[in-house]
Amino acid sequence: MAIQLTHLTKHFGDTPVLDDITATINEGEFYVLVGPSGSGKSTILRIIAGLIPATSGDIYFDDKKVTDAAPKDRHLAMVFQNYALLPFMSVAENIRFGLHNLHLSTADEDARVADALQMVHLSDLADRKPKELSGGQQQRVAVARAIATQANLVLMDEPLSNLDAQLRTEMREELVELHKALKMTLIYVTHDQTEAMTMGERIMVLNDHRIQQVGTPLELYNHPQNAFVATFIGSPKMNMFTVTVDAAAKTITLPMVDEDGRPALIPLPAGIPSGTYQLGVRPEKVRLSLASASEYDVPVTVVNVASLGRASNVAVKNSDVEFIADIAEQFPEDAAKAFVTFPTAAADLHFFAPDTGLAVTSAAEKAGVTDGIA
Ligand SMILES: Nc1ncnc2c1ncn2[C@@H]1O[C@H](COP(=O)(O)OP(=O)(O)OP(=O)(O)O)[C@@H](O)[C@H]1O
Repeated sequence: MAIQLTHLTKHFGDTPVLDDITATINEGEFYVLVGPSGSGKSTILRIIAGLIPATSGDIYFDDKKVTDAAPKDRHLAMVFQNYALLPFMSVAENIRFGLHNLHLSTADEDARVADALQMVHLSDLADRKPKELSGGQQQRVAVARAIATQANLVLMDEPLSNLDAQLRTEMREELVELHKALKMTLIYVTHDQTEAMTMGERIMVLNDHRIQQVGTPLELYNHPQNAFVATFIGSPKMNMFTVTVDAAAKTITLPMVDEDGRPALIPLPAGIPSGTYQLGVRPEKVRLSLASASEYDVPVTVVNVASLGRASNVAVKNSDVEFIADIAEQFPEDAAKAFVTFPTAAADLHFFAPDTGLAVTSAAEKAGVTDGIA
């Protein structure tokens, strides 16, 4: 089932929560809503489920308008953060309970419960009560209850947030596998960008009541449309610098100084007009060396070395500007000084207008890349 949201708005009293949300979620898609706390993700999910009305705008399931349909007529399943399992019922009874409205024969119910338990690897625990299960197992029961309904649309609201880090990683993989097997339309809410990036086929990034960008994980990562998406997606975060561009001299002036104390310059890709910008550079595109190799290298002091074993996140500083170099090797933990080489490829230099935060695309990017830029 495909889902369409057209110009959805929501106010709670005078407080705006959603502003003009228009989106299409394709049939069978694993679609993630991600954004900081309070950005309206759960509200969108609750409006799709029919649990709360939108202030204005419409919702369509395939071509059918369901804006005013009762929740029970929407034939969808939901998985919540708190699992919402009934404590006095066994695992199997909890799953069966979710089928109540479908008026199936007992034999059909039995088969659905058994299938769902098998899919989430809980067949052996069918007779346990929820409190006799680990957090991860309880989570699986909640997922089993949703998939047993065979709904074409499943909504999940932060379903993994109560699990520890390792279990969360495992359950992410399980949910992705489950979705591949069942191919239902799945709308998944999380505030965790890593979760969004690892699970979503497409991701809607929300902030400030509005859609910031919709795209595949790599579209968002490689072509963020604004400074919010640029810094929200990716870990460690994209470095941001206030820079001035001189298009005639083909230079970018960084808010740093070179070894002689003069403003530090790096080369400018074609197609960026003169002016002031926010320049975004991903930490893994910042190269770090102990000796200067090029006239464009910028001297830095090393503030902190976080050694991850096979890689290092190195915090460095020049003129009160601190930023991160994420390098794919070990870095000497006692190094006090180093040199940074900034990338020169247009694709690695992300310019944003200082007032609107909107991406300013270089000539090279305009020529080579159309995908992902709506
Ligand atoms: N019933 C309500 N009455 C008033 N304000 C509400 C109500 N429900 C939600 N809000 C407000 O709407 C905004 C969006 O809430 P929502 O739960 O959709 O955000 P979210 O992005 O899911 O955040 P979180 O990740 O914290 O769950 C918040 O500022 C919240 O305080």
